[in-house]
This record gives sequence, C-alpha cells and structure tokens, in this order.
Amino acid sequence: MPHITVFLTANLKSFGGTEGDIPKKVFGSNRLRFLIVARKRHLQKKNGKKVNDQHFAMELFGLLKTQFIFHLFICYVFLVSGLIVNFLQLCTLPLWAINKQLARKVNCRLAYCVSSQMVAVLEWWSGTECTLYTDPESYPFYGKENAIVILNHNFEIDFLCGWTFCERFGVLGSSKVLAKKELAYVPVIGWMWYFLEIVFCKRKWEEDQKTVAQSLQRLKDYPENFWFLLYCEGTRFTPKKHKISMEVAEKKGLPKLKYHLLPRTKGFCVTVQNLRGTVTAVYDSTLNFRNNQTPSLLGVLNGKKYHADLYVRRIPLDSIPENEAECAMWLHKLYQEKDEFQEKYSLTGRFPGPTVSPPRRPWALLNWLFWISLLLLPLCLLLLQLFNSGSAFTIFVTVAICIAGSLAVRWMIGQTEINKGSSYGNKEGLLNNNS
Ligand SMILES: CC/C=C\C/C=C\C/C=C\C/C=C\C/C=C\C/C=C\CCC(=O)SCCNC(=O)CCNC(=O)[C@H](O)C(C)(C)COP(=O)(O)OP(=O)(O)OC[C@H]1O[C@@H](n2cnc3c(N)ncnc32)[C@H](O)[C@@H]1OP(=O)(O)O
Ligand SMILES: CCCCCCCCCCCCCCCCCC(=O)OC[C@@H](O)COP(=O)(O)O
Repeated sequence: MPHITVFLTANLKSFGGTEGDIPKKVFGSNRLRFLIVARKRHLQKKNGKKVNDQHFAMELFGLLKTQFIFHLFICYVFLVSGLIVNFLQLCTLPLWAINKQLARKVNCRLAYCVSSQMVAVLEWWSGTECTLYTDPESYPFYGKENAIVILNHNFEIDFLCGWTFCERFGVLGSSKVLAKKELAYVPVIGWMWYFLEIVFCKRKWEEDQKTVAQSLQRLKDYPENFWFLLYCEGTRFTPKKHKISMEVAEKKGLPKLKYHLLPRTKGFCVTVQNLRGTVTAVYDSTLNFRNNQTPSLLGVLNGKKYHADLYVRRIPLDSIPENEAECAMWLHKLYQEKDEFQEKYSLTGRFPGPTVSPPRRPWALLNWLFWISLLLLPLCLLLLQLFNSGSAFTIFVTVAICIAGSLAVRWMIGQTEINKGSSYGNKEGLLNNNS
C-alpha cells in the first residue's frame, strides 16, 4: 500500500489532482483514499459523468503502464530470457548433424519463446487491435500453407503487426523474412534468426544474387508451415526516399506511387523462382493504422493502444509469370494496386471487402507470464542480497550492468525507429549505400 500512495502522490499532477486535495496530516491508506477521490473527481469533471470503479481501475492501470520501472522490468525479462533462448539454440548445434528436421522444429519453438513476448506486449499490454480485411474463401488457407507475404514498409511496428498475424494463424515460430544483414548482429533477435534460417541480404545484388538463392533453396524441405515476408520497397518510407524512388520510376517510365516506394523487383523474382513448388501463394498485404496513428515500439511499451487494419489478397503462385522481366512488371502492377488501396483507405478509413478479427490466442501471454515468473524471483533475491551486502563496489558494478543493459535494449529499440534508419534508397541507382 505505501508504494502505491507514493506513486500516486508523485503522479498527482498527471492524475489531475492538486496538493490541496490531500490534507497535510493524513498518511498511509487514508492518504491513498484522498488521492483516489481526487482522481475520480478530476475524471468526473473531464467526462461530465460519474466514474465507476472499473473505469477508474483501467485509468490507473493505464498510468502504471507509462512508468519507466515497468519498462525496465519488461526489457529485463526480454533480454535475459532471449539470451537463455540463444544459449539453448546454441546447444542444438549437435542435433543439426543427427536429426536436422528435429533441430529445426526445436528452434521454431525456442524462437516462439522470444518473438511471442513482443506479440504479448502488443496484444495484451498495449491492447492493440488488429482487423483483417480478406476474402472469406482465402481465410481457411491462412496458416495451413507456405506463403510469400508482401507488405508495405511505412510503420515502425509493421513487423510486429505481421508477427501478431503469424501468432494468430499459428506460424509465428517458423516465419521468415528477407532481412538486411545488419539485423543478424542484433542480440537476441538477430542471433535467434540465424537458427531459424532467416534469409539475409546486403542489398547489393552482385553479392546477394548467389547467397539469397542458396538460402531460399534450403527452405525447400522445411518441416513447418511458414510465411516468408518480403518488404519489396527494401527500406522504410521517408519523404526523401520517396522523392528519389519516384525519380527512378519516371526514368523507367513507370507510373508514380503516392504511398509506396518503387519496389525492388530482384528479391521478389528470385524468391518466387526458388520457392516455386514450396510455397503455394503470395499474400499481398497492405497495412494501415486508424486515425493516422504513427505507432512506435516505445508507444507500445507505454501501453498505447493502436488499431491496425490489414488488407490481404491471396494470389496463387501459379498465376505469377516465370519470366523475370514479366515477373518484375507483375510486381510493379501489384504496387500500383496497393497504392490505390491506400488511397481508398485514406479517403474512407477502410479497405475493400469484409472484415474479420482473428482472436488473440492465450499462448503468447502464457509464455510471457512463464518467463516473468521464472525471472522475477532471481531478480528480487539478487537486489536484496546486493543491498544487504552494503558493498559500494558491488552496488556500483550492478548499477553499471543495469545501465549497460538498458542502453543495449534502447539501441535495439532504435533499430525499429525510422529516423535512425539506413541511407539505403537515399541515393539513386549505383550510388546506393547501406550505412
Ligand atoms: C493473413 C495474414 C497475412 C500477412 C501477415 C503479414 C506479415 C507476416 C509475415 C511474416 C513475418 C515474419 C517475420 C517478420 C519479422 C521481422 C521483419 C523485420 C525486418 C526485416 C526487414 C528488412 O530488413 S527490409 C530490407 C531487406 N530486404 C529487402 O531489401 C527486400 C527487397 N529488396 C530486393 O529485393 C533487392 O532487389 C535486393 C535486396 C535483393 C538487392 O538489392 P539492391 O539494392 O542490389 O537492389 P536492386 O538490384 O534491386 O537495385 C537496383 C535496381 O533498383 C533501381 N533503383 C535504384 N535506386 C532506386 C530507388 N531509390 N528506388 C527504387 N529503385 C531503385 C535500379 O534502377 C535497379 O533497377 P533494375 O531494373 O536494374 O532492377
Ligand atoms: C517484450 C518486449 C520487449 C521490448 C523491448 C525489447 C526491444 C527489442 C527490439 C528488437 C527489435 C529487433 C527487430 C528488428 C526488426 C526491425 C524491422 C525493421 O523495420 O527493419 C528495418 C529494415 O526493414 C529496413 O531498414 P531501413 O533501411 O529502413 O533502415
């Protein structure tokens, strides 16, 4: 109880209360009662109606979610559990030589332990909602076949929304992406991807041509259903990158796009070529957020609720041309259609067709709660022992480790931020550079 009182007092202003709301000589739970009454009065004034206890509890929970201490704890659980998973993945190395398919299955489950934590934070902590616009005839295929997913790349958490859909259709552990090589070095996620056989590229075609094709060939006998995600734009949308890519479009005689960068076609063509016979369809996916929201991972950590709309069209792989030039033109045409969908969304606030909200499954939450309960006790014991020891040196070292850990996670979160993105696509043609 005392810590809640301290917390509420510290946040009195953001709670809408004033110092005058709490009599000076009232302490403990009585002080808490005064604080709650002050907050309820503020909410009542704001909403113009009586505030019930449930509404008040939700408000309080919302405020708790913005507290840095909780973010630190979430990141601690993510980092430590992630490193444990990385270690376990390393232990599966001998298994690859004995039973490759079993090793792959084990690694899918281990990867799920990590990625589903981020999904749990999105779905259960921030309460973000995801609506799927799709043809009911395609729905039964989702999660039951291998597919190439094409997605627009405008949002900092678009990959996380993708993961949420993977989770809801049961392919989260096994799903793949054509990712830039830099991500392979990101602790936890990048290291985990190595064992998931994620396909990496340097975004230099001369070097990627061979390695990407080889990595794709390895997926031919993958033992689990997977979605292979391709961000054909190759980089995240910024006004500068858009302007340059439209100059390229003009030079190539292609129609201009308003909401997308000009797609890079080589990765798509090589993927279709190498996964023919392994995947059965392309899921053309267009993502947007309601009310022009610009979601971020920090927003999600702060408990901010977003509403994602995803429009998915299932296109059988057989209908995509085999010839490379035709395949490239097919992709350009697809992006012109995607641009029209975005235009309609910006005018009407919705995509075409019927909607469905595939339900959240409990597994991501259960996995997260498992790691929280496993790692909370050791943390408490460590902190207790530390402060009981009274050794200034030990306390200093622990604080230094905590600061280093926090900076590492902040750097990882930075990888998702568009303003810290690469300069790829900032310069036309051969002048591209990835730094
Ligand atoms: C039911 C539910 C359905 C769906 C649910 C949704 C999703 C869930 C699915 C799966 C989830 C799984 C995992 C997700 C988890 C995390 C993902 C995280 C992030 C990773 C993402 C990335 O890292 S994106 C970056 C890397 N990927 C790519 O770049 C892919 C696209 N790129 C290519 O294909 C490239 O061709 C390449 C990389 C293979 C090679 O790169 P290079 O630069 O060498 O490209 P090109 O040779 O193509 O470039 C030269 C050609 O491009 C023209 N050009 C030059 N300048 C520009 C410019 N500024 N804009 C556009 N085009 C330009 C140039 O003229 C050349 O043209 P050519 O005609 O000669 O080709
Ligand atoms: C449980 C929740 C804990 C949250 C705290 C932990 C945060 C850890 C975050 C790790 C995130 C690492 C995953 C990286 C995915 C980034 C996807 C992405 O969008 O990459 C950008 C590239 O496509 C293109 O790069 P640019 O050329 O635009 O530059």
